[in-house]
Amino acid sequence: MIWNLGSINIDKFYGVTHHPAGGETLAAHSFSEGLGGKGANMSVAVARAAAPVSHIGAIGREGRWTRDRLLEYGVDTPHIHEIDVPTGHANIVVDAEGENTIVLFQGANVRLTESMIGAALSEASAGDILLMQNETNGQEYASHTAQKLGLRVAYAAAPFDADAVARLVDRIDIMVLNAIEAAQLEEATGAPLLALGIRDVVVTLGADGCKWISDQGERAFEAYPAQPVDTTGAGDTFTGYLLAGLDRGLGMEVSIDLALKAGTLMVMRHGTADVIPDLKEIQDHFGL
Ligand SMILES: Nc1ncnc2c1ncn2[C@@H]1O[C@H](COP(=O)(O)OP(=O)(O)OP(=O)(O)O)[C@@H](O)[C@H]1O
Repeated sequence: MIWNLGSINIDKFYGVTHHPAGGETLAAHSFSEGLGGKGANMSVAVARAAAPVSHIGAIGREGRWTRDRLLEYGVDTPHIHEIDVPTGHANIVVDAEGENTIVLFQGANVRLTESMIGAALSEASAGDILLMQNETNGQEYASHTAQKLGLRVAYAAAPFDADAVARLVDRIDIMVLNAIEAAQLEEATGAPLLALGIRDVVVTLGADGCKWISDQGERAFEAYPAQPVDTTGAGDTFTGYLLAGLDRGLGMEVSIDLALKAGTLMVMRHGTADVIPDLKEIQDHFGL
């Protein structure tokens, strides 16, 4: 079982001809909204990869539909709390060139309490995985509790925050980060990733695949060929698939291979949580 302490956002997309200047009021020519947030994306990816996942998070009342959507996708939702704070949301303004600006309100995502997290993890079993990113509060308490209970602790260090990593690093068993985050981390610590003492570190490298760093050394995995149309959510999909594989006992190599395949399909699609491929789509695409 994967316990995902993660953000749930409402992504609101506004299409505009140009970005408004200071003081300008501009009518958008299109609007759409969807489920987003790294946490929600990863929960959906885990469920699509056929592993059990329970999301630990918080939303406001107007965001009830996000919990319903996660449930529809096969995510367990009893630990998604409805509180008196607006659901996290991102106002994403996209101009005619596809350039975007984003205003993010973290809202309920950063109002988790220790009792919410503790109640969820009290249902976990040794060997389960706690997954965390950097878009909620509560990572220190969660990782500490999880470690005491014998869970494996997985951390996607995004959005990157050197202080957060420094506080958590002793309790992380599996870390997933992209190339930029890996460089930021090495710069912040002044040491190579291997020196952090984390058992398994996986760095995603976009079109170049990924590398896995462990006490066995460093191993490179090539990406599968793709014609990318939208890379949003590829990293979250990769991480969800990787951890689902590990939770299902598939081992690191097989899990990485599945994650690469899922990432490949994801970059060929527009959208995020709502279009994360399931195992059957992966089997069909790769002729498995
Ligand atoms: N151009 C590409 N061709 C094939 N696969 C890709 C491509 N870009 C990304 N991927 C797949 O997606 C995975 C994650 O991509 P990347 O390293 O860009 O993560 P990220 O920066 O976290 O992504 P995101 O844009 O979602 O934040 C890669 O490891 C790979 O499997």
